[in-house]
Amino acid sequence: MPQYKLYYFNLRGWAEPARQLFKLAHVEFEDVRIENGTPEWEDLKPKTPFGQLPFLSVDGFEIPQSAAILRYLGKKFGFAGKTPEEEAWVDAIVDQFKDFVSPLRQIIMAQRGGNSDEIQRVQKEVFEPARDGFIKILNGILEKSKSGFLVGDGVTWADLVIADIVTTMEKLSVFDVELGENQKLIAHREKVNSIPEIKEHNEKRPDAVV
Ligand SMILES: N[C@@H](CCC(=O)N[C@@H](CS)C(=O)NCC(=O)O)C(=O)O
Repeated sequence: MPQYKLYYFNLRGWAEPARQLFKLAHVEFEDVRIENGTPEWEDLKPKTPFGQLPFLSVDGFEIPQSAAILRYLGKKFGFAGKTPEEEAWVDAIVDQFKDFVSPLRQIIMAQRGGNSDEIQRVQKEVFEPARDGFIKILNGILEKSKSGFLVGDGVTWADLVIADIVTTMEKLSVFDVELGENQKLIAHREKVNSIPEIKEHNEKRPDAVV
């Protein structure tokens, strides 16, 4: 078995679904957590493949970019879809999520800035239209799903990404868990998070807003 080391900050963020994949597959890995803004990160940054975290080291072979890491681990561990068509849908869902990252980042930055007019503006003009469009797409997929998972009849890395982002939006107070149109995503997150390995991991992990 190769020696896996997953490097990321002390957040869920871009690395959490990869941590969950290791747990699902019962594969040991080193969860290396770096503090941003420290000399440790300043020293490591220029040595990382693309100057950012996360990256995965597999016996010293380094893979950057969270989706590439997830696709690699998903394929290796059997959580990437069972056919090339399922794999394509897993990719498409996560690509759609990546289109949503910019508006999500804008609301996070506005909240951090603390200016309530700016938070309101970004929320109404940028974030909510993007969020609602994304939720509509996911609802359409879940409506057709026979398994309750996004692709095929079992959990894939796309399910982990989407369940995690619902949690992030909830923690940022930009996703109403009571709202009717959000119930399919709530049920989906519940299905993912009640997988015993995921449940155990989530209960033990450090808490983080993102
Ligand atoms: N597209 C990349 C985004 C990675 C990214 O934005 N990493 C941020 C932390 S969330 C980072 O390394 N920031 C520190 C820096 O750029 O110095 C991925 O999916 O892995």
